[in-house]
Amino acid sequence: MIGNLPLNFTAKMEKLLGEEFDDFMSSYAAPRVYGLRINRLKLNMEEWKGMSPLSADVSPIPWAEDGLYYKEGERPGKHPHYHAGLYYIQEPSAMAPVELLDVRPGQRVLDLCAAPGGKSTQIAAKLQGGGVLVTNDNARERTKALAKNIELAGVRNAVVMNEEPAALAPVFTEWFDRILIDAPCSGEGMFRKDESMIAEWEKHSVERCSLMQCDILRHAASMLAPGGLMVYSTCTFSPEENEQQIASFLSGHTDFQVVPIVHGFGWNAGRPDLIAKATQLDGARLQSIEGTVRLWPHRIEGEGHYAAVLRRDGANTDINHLLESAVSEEEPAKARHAGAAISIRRSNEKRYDQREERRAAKLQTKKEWQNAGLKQSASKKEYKTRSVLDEEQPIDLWRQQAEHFAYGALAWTGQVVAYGSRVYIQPNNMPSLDGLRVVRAGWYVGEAGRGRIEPSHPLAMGLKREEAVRSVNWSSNDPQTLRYLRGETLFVEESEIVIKDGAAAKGYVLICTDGHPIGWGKYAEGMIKNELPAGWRWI
Ligand SMILES: C[S@@+](CC[C@H](N)C(=O)[O-])C[C@H]1O[C@@H](n2cnc3c(N)ncnc32)[C@H](O)[C@@H]1O
Repeated sequence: MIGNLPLNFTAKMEKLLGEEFDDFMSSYAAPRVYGLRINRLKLNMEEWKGMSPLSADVSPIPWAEDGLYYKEGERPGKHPHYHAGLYYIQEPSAMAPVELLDVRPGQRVLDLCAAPGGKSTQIAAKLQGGGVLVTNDNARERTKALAKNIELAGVRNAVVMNEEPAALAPVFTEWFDRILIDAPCSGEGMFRKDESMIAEWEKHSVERCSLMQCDILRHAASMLAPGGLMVYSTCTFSPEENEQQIASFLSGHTDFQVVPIVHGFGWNAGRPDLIAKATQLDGARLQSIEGTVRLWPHRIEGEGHYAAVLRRDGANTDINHLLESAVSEEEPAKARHAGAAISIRRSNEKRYDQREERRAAKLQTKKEWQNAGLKQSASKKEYKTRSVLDEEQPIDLWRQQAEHFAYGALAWTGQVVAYGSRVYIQPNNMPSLDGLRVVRAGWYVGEAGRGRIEPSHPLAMGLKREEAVRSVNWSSNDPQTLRYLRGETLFVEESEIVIKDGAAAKGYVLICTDGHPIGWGKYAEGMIKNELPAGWRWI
């Protein structure tokens, strides 16, 4: 490994680390460490420990509330609990930035460079379903993994976007309480974990990354509410992408201050001495960069990271949009913060439908259109709706049929919206997303077709077992669980299915393992037809 490191990289590190350089280099010969994070949207640490075979040999990651080291050789990705979204496999130092973001239920949070979604799922767990997570990545292919991870984790209050920060900025001006910029970077901290990153390093030169980061930071700043917090992080060691980037940002944004991080857990202070003299920053502000943090692989058990917490001047926005939710319909001015108001459309429904259609007509992600039951006009290269959808009224169908498979569905917080044939529950009080590339407009709950709603896989993953009209539960080592995850048809006794009072046995059944959903099946006459989508199966 050490022999593969580029010489210009090691020379730079030697200059940067001085006496510590040898320790740093030895870290490349040390065994890798592995981390996972328990998904609090589904269960807590104690519950997980009580049921997981992995729990015998894990230890806490000191800076991450729900983080655990697990041993090499374990394969947590190959366990039914992974398919139930009970944890996310995440590099330990990558868990630090969200811990620093101080996310609380009810806040509006933006994860601007989010794919594949490790930190977004961590943010969602901290929001506990209250507030909004807007999770974005500008790489279209990568947003597929992002959406899947959000859905696997059972997140109900996220909107997944595929946009440039410049396109989001005018829509979300001063809108967010918290913003995470886990910036694209030269990835020097990934060399040990993934040797292919060494080749990437030359391509994604430090200079090129710094320019991108500067642009992303500038747009992010305009979306942060006064008093809000922003965390900037990278998995690289180069000062140009870390301290220097923050210094340049501070010199252009006098209304932002560094919030000093406590340097515990073997974390090191940021290095103002590495900042180019040309940066226009006065003594105290320059020195404040010591309050940022470097996670070095020879000081901690993790691959390494850099993080800075920045606060925008203004009233302390410990805004809890949940607590401000008791807004009556007579008080529209206050409705902006009405996080928990149920706003399924009541009036102006026709007008709303037309607006949704116009909104749908602007969707640009072809895949999303295809998934949504829409087709591309070959001649004009524009997207248009299938006329049959106009008759089917997806939102009305949802409202009529949701409670056939998900108990209390009409009481869930959020606004029911349809993009084409797909129905979503969108967090309340979002600004219009017209003209933006929307990958998921909210919690994707079902799809309309032939006069009925098919419940979606993300709906299953976001439900609690007790919210399902019908459910069946097998332990994670029951062969039925594996059969289901492989996409097989299941043969069951009707008595195994728990059915809400008054409901028929025939219909959609939430399939659970150790009490947690893994997907839908359709029960009739002793047989469960497997509804697990092909892309979600165990292979
Ligand atoms: C370090 S990765 C993010 C990892 C992610 N936060 C996680 O925890 O799983 C950086 C991401 O930034 C995205 N990216 C690059 N340039 C961007 C831009 N201008 N706007 C938004 N995202 C960008 C990349 O596609 C990449 O997915």
